[in-house]
Amino acid sequence: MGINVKSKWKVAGGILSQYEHQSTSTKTGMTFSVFVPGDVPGDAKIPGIYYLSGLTCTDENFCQKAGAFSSAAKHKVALILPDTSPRGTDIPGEHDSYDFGSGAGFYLNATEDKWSENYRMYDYVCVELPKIVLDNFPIDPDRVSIMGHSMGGHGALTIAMKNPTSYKSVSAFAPICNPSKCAWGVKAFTGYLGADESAWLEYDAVELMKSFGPFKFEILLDQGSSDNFYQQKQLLPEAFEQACNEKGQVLKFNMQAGYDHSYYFISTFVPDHIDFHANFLLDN
Ligand SMILES: N[C@@H](CCC(=O)N[C@@H](CSC=O)C(=O)NCC(=O)O)C(=O)O
Repeated sequence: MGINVKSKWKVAGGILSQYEHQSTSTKTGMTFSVFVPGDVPGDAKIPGIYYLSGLTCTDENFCQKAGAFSSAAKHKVALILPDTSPRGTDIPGEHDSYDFGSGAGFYLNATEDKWSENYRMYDYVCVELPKIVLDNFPIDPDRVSIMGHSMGGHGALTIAMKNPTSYKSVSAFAPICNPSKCAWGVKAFTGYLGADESAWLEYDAVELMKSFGPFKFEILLDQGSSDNFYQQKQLLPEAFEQACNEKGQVLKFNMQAGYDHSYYFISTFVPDHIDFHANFLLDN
């Protein structure tokens, strides 16, 4: 199925475009954005980094607030920005809270009846969208990395660990690391996957690391020490650090003093994350 351009902007010498299309995974219309740096020669293929956003976001939060395009342009790396849930549906309860339903797809395939028809963000992000991206943009399928923030950090970590040959490197800003053990995750997993906690494990970064680690790719994780969600124990990065240590996984975990959960934190460290990915995506 085709994609239609909604908007197009020149930024950092490249082009940021927003597209809408009909998704076969979610059976709804979906929107995503792609940044392609300038000066890409003729038929050259460039690396791409997926960025998965957090609760309440669309593809636009990162585009407008992260200030990432100059770093991506510097390395000639494309950025792919999916939305965070199906849109245009009106399932009872779908729009009632910020942490479940619309804007809160948790990058999983729901199995509970009410949600399973449309809430298939795992398939959307790691199967459907990559095909669309490769068909429409000059991106090298063998040089792809993934990063994300909060719920999107959970998405980036779990999707990479469930598809360990698909991504060259993984990074996360303040990810939800152990969703089976925090209020956000318990609410989402109960709603989308049901009460049987054994079904939750395949979408829990700590559990995936314990079961399948270590992975060949390196992981970068930044966490702000003044992040209210970290202090409320929604994120639990220490549990992920411990699982990585036990398994011998290469992880660079930075506790960043005084930073919160916002895009001010992301915009401060996004150049470091893009430099990190560029290390694995480019011949240096
Ligand atoms: N109560 C807040 C919570 C929403 C929020 O903080 N969302 C974060 C991600 S949190 C984890 O996934 C976010 O990225 N917000 C968008 C932004 O541009 O800052 C609320 O309802 O706003």
